[in-house]
Amino acid sequence: MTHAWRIVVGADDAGLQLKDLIADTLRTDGRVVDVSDLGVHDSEDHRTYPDVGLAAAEAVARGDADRAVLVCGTGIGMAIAANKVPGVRATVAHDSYSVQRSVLSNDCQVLALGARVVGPELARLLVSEWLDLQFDTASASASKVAIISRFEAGEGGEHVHS
Ligand SMILES: O=C(CO)[C@H](O)COP(=O)(O)O
Repeated sequence: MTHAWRIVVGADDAGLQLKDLIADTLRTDGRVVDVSDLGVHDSEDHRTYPDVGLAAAEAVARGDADRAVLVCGTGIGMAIAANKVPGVRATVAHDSYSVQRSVLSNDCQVLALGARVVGPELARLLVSEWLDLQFDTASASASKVAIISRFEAGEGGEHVHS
């Protein structure tokens, strides 16, 4: 399958170095047509993980980017922030299987990484694997993701009494 991903990247001060490494890697990846770096850009830039994570997730929700890679100390704060933006599904994942399932089971558009948890080479490998993954809207997972989307849209549904 060929890809032409538009990726937004972002980090707080804890994630700056790893985010820059991933952004450089993405810029030379043939599967990526655009990398938009929302910062932080240097050690003088003290924007927080919610500031950057929400802005990146909004870019995905607007359709300005297909996906986001967000980096903070653990990845957790970035994932929590991104998940607050309607239509966005974000996860922390530091192993291949979780990265794979975040797309194939959960249709996550946002991968959050912890710069204080994962090494740079594993992070680059995980992002590379992630670029080859695409959610199958005809898969058995689609109806489960749709329950979440309906709940988010205020439509309620079959989650209520299980
Ligand atoms: O990892 C972070 C949030 O999940 C962030 O990089 C550090 O947050 P802090 O411990 O609140 O400074």
